[in-house]
Amino acid sequence: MNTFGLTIDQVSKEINGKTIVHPFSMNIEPGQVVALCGGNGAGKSTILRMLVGILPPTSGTIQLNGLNWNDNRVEYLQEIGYMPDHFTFSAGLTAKETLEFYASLRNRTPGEADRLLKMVGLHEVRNKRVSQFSKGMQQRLLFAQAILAKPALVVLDEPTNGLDPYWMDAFVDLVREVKLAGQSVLFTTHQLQVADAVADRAIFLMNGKIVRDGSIKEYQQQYGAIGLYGAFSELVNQAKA
Ligand SMILES: Nc1ncnc2c1ncn2[C@@H]1O[C@H](COP(=O)(O)OP(=O)(O)OP(=O)(O)O)[C@@H](O)[C@H]1O
Repeated sequence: MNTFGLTIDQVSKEINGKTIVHPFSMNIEPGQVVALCGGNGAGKSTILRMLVGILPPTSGTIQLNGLNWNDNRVEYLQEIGYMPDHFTFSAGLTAKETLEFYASLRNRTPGEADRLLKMVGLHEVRNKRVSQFSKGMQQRLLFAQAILAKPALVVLDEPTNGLDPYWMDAFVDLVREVKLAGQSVLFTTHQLQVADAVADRAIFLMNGKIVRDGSIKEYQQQYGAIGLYGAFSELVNQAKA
């Protein structure tokens, strides 16, 4: 068996006796970019929170580059960068201080933090307090800390939420750079055009179940120009029928 990449085997999540995520299995190869799509409450964030070690799965196993979620926990988590959907930065710190703090946690140099600030376009405002940042600027800083340590898997929860069109395009370029470095990316999104632009593959989730998993090319071949929108509409209509 190939031990590189992410391997999820029959993972599920129950909370207070309710099944939030039904058992599912999937692999993500090194350098693959995968979008996890679906409506509100489908279970997307819950899946990400299990992968990044915040929530324990109720059943199943997760491995990343041969490292097991349970047995090799410290090493496993070192291979993951995570951008949560909601996060409050320490209000008193500047962007530079914030990223340097994360760099020190990950045994990276302050120079690495500086490079990332340039990459996400925050270098000019690096000495500004993060509490004065707009939502989009905070999103860019969160993205920078997620990719800082060059993890094998970058997990992003609604990364383009709050970004203006310019930064939306910049995000696509940044993810392509991460991909070129051989890192895998898994991100959730409601913005199917972002998935269309940057992902190799899109997975649709409904009521905690994977209802479709395919390459972007497959969706384009089936639905033409409307691509993922076509797939999503069809899945919603099937669920209503
Ligand atoms: N700690 C919890 N306790 C109880 N229910 C929870 C908990 N966390 C999530 N849920 C429920 O699990 C379901 C899936 O939530 P989740 O946040 O994973 O969805 P999502 O697909 O990320 O939604 P959105 O697109 O709105 O962010 C929802 O019905 C939510 O209410």
